Formats: sequence, C-alpha cells, structure tokens
Amino acid sequence: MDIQELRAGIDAVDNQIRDLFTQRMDLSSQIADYKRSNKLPILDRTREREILARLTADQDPDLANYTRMLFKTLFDMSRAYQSARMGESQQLEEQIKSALEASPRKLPQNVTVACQGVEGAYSQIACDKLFASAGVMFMDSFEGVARAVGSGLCDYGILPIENNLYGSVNEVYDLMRKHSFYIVRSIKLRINHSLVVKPGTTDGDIREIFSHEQAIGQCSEFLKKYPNAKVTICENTAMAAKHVAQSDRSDVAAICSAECSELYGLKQLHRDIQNSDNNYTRFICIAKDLQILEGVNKVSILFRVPHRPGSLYEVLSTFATVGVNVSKLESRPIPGHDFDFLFYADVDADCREEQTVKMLCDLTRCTEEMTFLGAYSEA
Ligand SMILES: C=C(O[C@@H]1C=C(C(=O)O)C=C[C@H]1O)C(=O)O
Repeated sequence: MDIQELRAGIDAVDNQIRDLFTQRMDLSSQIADYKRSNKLPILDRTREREILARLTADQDPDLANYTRMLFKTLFDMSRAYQSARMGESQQLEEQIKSALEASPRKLPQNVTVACQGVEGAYSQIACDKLFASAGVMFMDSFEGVARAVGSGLCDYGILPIENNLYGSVNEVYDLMRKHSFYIVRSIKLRINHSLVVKPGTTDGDIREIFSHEQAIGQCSEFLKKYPNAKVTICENTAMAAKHVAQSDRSDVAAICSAECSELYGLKQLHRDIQNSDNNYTRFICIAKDLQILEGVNKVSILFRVPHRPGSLYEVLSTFATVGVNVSKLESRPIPGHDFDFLFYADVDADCREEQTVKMLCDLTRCTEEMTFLGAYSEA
C-alpha cells in the first residue's frame, strides 16, 4: 500500500475518533449533571481503573501501555469538561466575592476559641496575641479543635502548622482534607523552651523528660546532656508541665514555655534550650466559614494533580504567570491511596484582586482536586 492510501485510512479513522470523542464527552457531561444533583465527586478512580483493565486485558502488552496513556489523557479531559460543566470555578469565584462583602474587617473579640492542650499551651499564647478577650476552650487533640469549629461549638480554633527548625505539623495538614474549615489568620510565634522541674529536683535527679515531639526535636542538642533520661512524648508541652507538677516523682522534668512553668508552680532549671534562637512556630486561626479580613496577603490551597509528566509544572506555571511567589509547598500521602499525594501551597497573593481570583479558578481546571483553604494575613 502506498503512503497516500495509508493516510487516507488514518483520516477515516480520525474522523471516527473525533465523532466518538464528541459522543464520549457528551456522555461525560451528562454524568456531571448526575453528579451535581447527587453531590458526588467528579473523580472516580475505581471506575477509571476498571476501564483501563477492561480495555487492556487482551491487548498486546506494548500496545497496552499506549492505550493506558491515551485513556488517562481522555479521563483528564473528561474530568476537566465535567468540572467546567459543574461550574466549580464559578462557585469559587462567587464564594470569594460574597465573603469579601460579608466578612468582618477584623477578628471579632468576644468569641470562643478552641485550643489544643491545657492552660499555658503555646496555642493559647498564640490565641492571646490574636484575641484580646476570647473565651478559650481546651480540646484533647488537634482533631478536637477542628471538630469544635466545624460543629459551631467554637467560633475559631488555633492550630500549629509548622516550625522553622523542625518542619510541618503533619497531623494538622492531614486535618485540612478531612475537615472543612478556612484559615482566617496566621501568626508566627517565637518559641523559647525551658527545662522545668518541681522545686527541689536537680539536674542529677532527672530520669525522665516529658514534652511534645516538636519541642523534643527543637531541643535535640540540649537533650544530649541527659543520655540516661528517658524522653517521653506528650500531646502538648503544657500537658507535659502539668503532668510533672502533679507527679509524685522528683526525677521528672518537662520541656515547655516559661509561662507554663510559672502557671504550674514549676522551676526553670535551664532556659532557652532550643537548638537555635531563631525558633518560630506558625499557628493558623481557623473558622467554619470563609472570612476574608482586611489586609489579606496570603492564600492557601490544597490540590491533587494527575500522575503524568508536567502536571505539577502546570500548577506552578499558573502561579508564575501572574507573578505569584509560592512561600510553601508541602506534599502529604493520601491515606488508603498508594503513592498518591496531596499538595498544600501557601502563596503570596491578594484575594481582593481580580487576577488572584482568576488564578484560583484556573487552578480548579488543571488539578484533579483543589480546595481553597482561605485568604489571610500573617502577624
Ligand atoms: C465520566 C465519569 O467521571 C470521571 C471520568 C471518567 C471517564 O472519563 O471515563 C471516569 C471516572 C471519573 O473519574 C464517571 O464517573 O463515569
């Protein structure tokens, strides 16, 4: 057969592919309508896997790889079509616009704020800096804080998100996907830790040291001076201090703040024991509904991109196109999904600007999943 005939064959096949593609996209769009009415997510990975398995089952293995590539691209396009149909980006735009009109200018003061731990926790110190006269409710866990805000029990919640020496508080990042809340403010707190004991306990007595794992990590150099002491992780530094204060033992110590030491009647045996003086923890203040307060200059999002070359690049280039700096990019594995990751990004952008809203809408189109976590300023 000569090349002209072969190409005529390809043209005929292409016409069929084009018509079948149109038909497929039309069906996909109808599925989008069904999903919208039934509140179902766009992505159905199980269904996609089933399609790939069925189509490649009796194919030559070499060709099966190409079939997989072709259909993964078709799925991407089909989901993008569904998301445009469902108006995800339009919903986001409207949500931001109505929050800009309805939000208070500043954080209201006579409110209830959920903090993890007990009196004296660093979260409470962060809370005191943000709210002059808030009622604080202490929760057992970070998840408890997220739940208290989600259920409306508390107006706001404070959660630690990262430390510049020890890194991210992974549990809090994981909560952002599990619970629905928005970041409305963030605050950077300088952290100075002390080794505290009950009055009378001396360095030579110490056999066990209690603290939160972040504080233990931040004081790892100092802890080398106590090779014989067991290090025990607690939920919170304030809980560690309370535990030491209430213990009958005189061979225990805690790592916590100076404020906490005073609160529980303990003695600071050593101050400023963190590995570096440049030790900061960022806390986020969360609310159930989106609130965009005055002076916002940061935006946080959570997203997932498909497993194909260039998909993360596409997201990053969306930021680059509008000249937006990415101040943090974190990835977290998705529980139950092998080697599937979620990305969390903090970007320096002003949500009151049209181009930021447009950028966020563009992101809903080039990601498989994208959640707007809030627009806020950092103190
Ligand atoms: C069309 C659907 O939505 C998505 C797209 C799919 C496709 O194009 O075949 C399959 C699964 C979903 O991720 C569907 O749920 O069937």
